[in-house]
Amino acid sequence: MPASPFAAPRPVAPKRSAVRSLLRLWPYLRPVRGRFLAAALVAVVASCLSLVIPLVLKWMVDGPVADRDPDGVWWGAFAVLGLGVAEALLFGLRRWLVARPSTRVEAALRADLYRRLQRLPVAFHDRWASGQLLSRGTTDLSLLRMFLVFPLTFLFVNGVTVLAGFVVLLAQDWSLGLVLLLPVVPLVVGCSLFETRYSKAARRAQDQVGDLTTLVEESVLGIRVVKGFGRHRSQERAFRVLAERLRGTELHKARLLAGIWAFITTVPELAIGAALVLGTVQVADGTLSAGTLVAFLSTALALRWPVESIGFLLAMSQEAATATERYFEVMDQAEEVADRVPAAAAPGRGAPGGVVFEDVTFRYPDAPEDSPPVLRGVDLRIRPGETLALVGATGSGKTTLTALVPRLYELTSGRVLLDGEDIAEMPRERLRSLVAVAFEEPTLFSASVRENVLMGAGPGAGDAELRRALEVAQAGFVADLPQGAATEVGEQGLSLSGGQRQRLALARAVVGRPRFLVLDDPLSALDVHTEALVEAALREVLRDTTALVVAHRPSTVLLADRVALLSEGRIAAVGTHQELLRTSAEYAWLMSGAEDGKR
Ligand SMILES: Nc1ncnc2c1ncn2[C@@H]1O[C@H](COP(=O)(O)OP(=O)(O)OP(=O)(O)O)[C@@H](O)[C@H]1O
Repeated sequence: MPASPFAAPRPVAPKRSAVRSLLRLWPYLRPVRGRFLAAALVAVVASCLSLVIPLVLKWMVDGPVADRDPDGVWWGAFAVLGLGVAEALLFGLRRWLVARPSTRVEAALRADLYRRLQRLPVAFHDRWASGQLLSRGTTDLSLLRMFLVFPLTFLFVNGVTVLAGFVVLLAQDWSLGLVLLLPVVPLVVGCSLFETRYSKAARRAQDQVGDLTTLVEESVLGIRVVKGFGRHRSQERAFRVLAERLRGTELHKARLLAGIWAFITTVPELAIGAALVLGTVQVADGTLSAGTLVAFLSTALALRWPVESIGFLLAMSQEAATATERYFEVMDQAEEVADRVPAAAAPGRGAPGGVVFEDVTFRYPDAPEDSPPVLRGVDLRIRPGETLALVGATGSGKTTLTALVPRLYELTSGRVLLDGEDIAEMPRERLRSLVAVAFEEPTLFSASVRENVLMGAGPGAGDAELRRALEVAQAGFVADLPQGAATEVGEQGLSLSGGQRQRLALARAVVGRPRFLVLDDPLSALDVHTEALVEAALREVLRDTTALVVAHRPSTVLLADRVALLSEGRIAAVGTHQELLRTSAEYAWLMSGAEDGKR
C-alpha cells in the first residue's frame, strides 16, 4: 500500500536550472520542431508589425498632418488598420499552428508515463503515493502543454520584439533610447530573484496537489471504511489542512507574481515618463520633430506588453520546469531488472522439475538496511503436478514468498526454478504465461466479467474456456447478472460481493490452464458450502498443475498434497497435514486457531 499522503516520500531530484529541466523535453519536441518554429516566426512577424505602426504615425504627424493633407491622413489610417488586421490574422495562424503539436507532445508524454508506470517494479508502486503519480499524469502535463502553447513561443517572440523595438528607438533618438534602456539592469536582477523564489513555491504547490489527490483518492476508494468508522469529519479535517496548505502556497505564488508584475510594470513606466519629459523638452527646443516623439513614445508603449508579460511567462516556464522535473522523477526510475541472458549451458538440465526455492533470502527493497530479511534461506520443492499448501502465522512471509514466483519482486539472494529453469533467466513474458496468480484481495478491472476472466488466458481463448473457468470457480452467479458475462464489473460497473469477486479472480487464474498456479488464500471470503463446492471443482484443475496455495484454514489445506510451515521467514516443517499436526506444535496451534477463529 502506498504511504499516507502525509508520509509520502518526496523524491529528492538533483537541482537543475529551469532551462536544463525544460531541455529534457527536446526528444518530444524534435518531431514537431518545424511547426513550433513556423509558429514562432509567424508570431515574430506579427509582433514586429506592431512596431511598424508607430513609424506610420510618425509619417502621418510629420507629413499629412503637418501639411494639412486629408488624403494622406486617410492613407495612413488605412495602413494602420491593415497592419492591425494582419497582426491579428498572423497571431490566429500561430495559435492554429501550435494546437496540434502541443497536444501531440502532451499525448506522447502521457503515453510514455503510463507505459513506464506499467513497467516499474511493484516495489516502486509500494513506495509512491498514487495521487503523486496521478497528478504527474494530469496537472503537470497540462502545465507542460500550456508552456508549449505560450511561454515557449512568446519568451522568444517577445525577446525578438523588444530587441527590434530598441533598434527602432535608438535609430530615432539614441539619447531617449538610452533612457529607456536604463531599467534593463534592475529588471534582469528582479526577474532572476523572482525565478529562484517562484521555482521553490511552484514545486511545493505541485507536490501539494499530489498529496491532495492522494487523500481524495484514498477517501473515495475507502469510502466504506470512512463511513463505517464515522471518520468523515477527520477526513474532512485532513482534507482542509492539505487544501489550506495548498491555498497558502498558491497565495504565496500570487504574491510573488503580483510583486514582479508591479516591478516590471513600474520601472519601464518611470523610464517612459522620463523619456516623455526629455522628448518634450527637445521638441520645444526644436531638436526633435513632434512626429519622431510620437513615434518614439508609441514604440515604447508597443513594447510595454512584451516586457510586462515576461513576468507571467517566466512564472509559467518555472511551473513547466517543475512539472518536467516531477515527470522525469518517475521516468528516471529504473524499470524492472532486465531479463538476463541464459547461461551457455542449457538451464536446469538435470535439475528437478516443479517449483524449487533454493536458499531464497528476500528483503523488501525499501526496508531499512539493518532490518532482518522477510524470508531467510528458504529451501522448498513442489514436485511436478503437486499442490503444496503454505501455512504460517500472520506476517510470517507467505504472500511475499508467493510474489517471488511470478517475479513481482527480485530475490535478494538464492534461486527459484520452474521445471529446472531459473526464473531470473526467463523472459518475464514467458514466465508470466507459465504462472497464474490469484491474490487474496481480488482486483477486478472496469470491464465485463468475460474480459476480466479471459485476461488470464492466451489470445485464442473463448466462450468454452470462460465457461469452464467459471464452473471451476463456482461462479454460477454470473448467469444471473443483468447481461450475464457481458455485465460490466469493477470500479465503474456493477458492485459484486467479496466472495463473488474472489471467485472471478480465481476463474481468471485457472482459465489459461497454467502450468504453475499460485493462489494466495483464494477462498477466504467464501461461505463453507460454496468453499466446499469450489474446492471440489478446483481439485480437478490442481491435478494438472503444480500449485502453491497459501492456506489459513484446514479445509484449504486439505486441497494440497503436502504442507509447508513458514515461521518467521523460514520453512520450519514440510509434510502432510496429518504429519505436521502430529509433529509441529506451531502447525497444530495454527490449525486449531483457524478452526476456532474462522468457523
Ligand atoms: N511492500 C512491503 N515493503 C516492506 N515490507 C513489507 C511489504 N509487504 C509486506 N512487508 C512485510 O513483510 C512481512 C511479511 O508480510 P507478508 O504479507 O508476506 O505476510 P503474510 O504471511 O502473507 O501475512 P498474512 O497472513 O497476514 O497475509 C511483514 O512483516 C510485512 O510488514
